[in-house]
Amino acid sequence: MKFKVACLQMNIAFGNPTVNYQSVESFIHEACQAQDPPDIIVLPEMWTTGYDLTNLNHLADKNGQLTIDFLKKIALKYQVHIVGGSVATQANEKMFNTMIVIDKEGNHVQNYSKLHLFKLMDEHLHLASGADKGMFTIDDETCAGVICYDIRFPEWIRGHVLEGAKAVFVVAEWPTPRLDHWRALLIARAIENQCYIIACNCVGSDPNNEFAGHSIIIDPWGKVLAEGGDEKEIIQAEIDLAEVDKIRDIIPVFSDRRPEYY
Ligand SMILES: O=C(O)CCC(=O)C(=O)O
Repeated sequence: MKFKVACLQMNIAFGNPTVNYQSVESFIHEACQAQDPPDIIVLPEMWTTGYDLTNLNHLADKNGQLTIDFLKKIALKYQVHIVGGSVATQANEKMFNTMIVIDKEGNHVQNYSKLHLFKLMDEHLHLASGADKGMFTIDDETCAGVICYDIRFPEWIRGHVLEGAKAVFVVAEWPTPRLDHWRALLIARAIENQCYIIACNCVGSDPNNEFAGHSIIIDPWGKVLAEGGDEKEIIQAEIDLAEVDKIRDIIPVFSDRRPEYY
């Protein structure tokens, strides 16, 4: 199956969900008014608040409900699937960094709370780690979602691919000083797993970080299909999941695995 995917590389207003909901609504409107509108829209990590971690007590979205309702309305209006980045959520007195996926019929498909918390940005001091995999289906195709630092754990993403994911969606607030890691890790994840990688980062800065942009869509051969710069923009490409099987026939990495030795 083919999908047109679009990453909305936004500049997140630090600690200001109201502004961010408005920006996302108008950004999605812009993407969907284009001549060639996307089938799937991807947002970045923590897009309602940014890394305003010390204020999560009043900023986090209770059970993600505000964001779920907001994205459902937009998905239905534009008939578009939304891999809704991630947002700070609160559940049972704990805070999480949670990806929300909504399909184009407005169904809430999946939540995934970030498993690997990033100590360099103090996530472990404010957030709890998730405990589930971010597997979901879009139009019956198996996909996976991971969040930012997760891409440094190849065994995590390999697990998703072994469970059938042909497209891995990555949402991030990846800082500029490690832009070269971002690109190298994502291209490696695509090549080693022979899958599509659709990675949405943000731009701009907060009091502690500058964010790298360079959202990127990579095919299962490791070829970059689209890549952003360091400004607010929409990047878009068509992915054809049949390509995954073709590449796996040429270099049969999955049937050549020797898991009994790993
Ligand atoms: O791994 C990195 O260098 C960046 C990770 C990160 O920014 C995050 O997980 O939020």
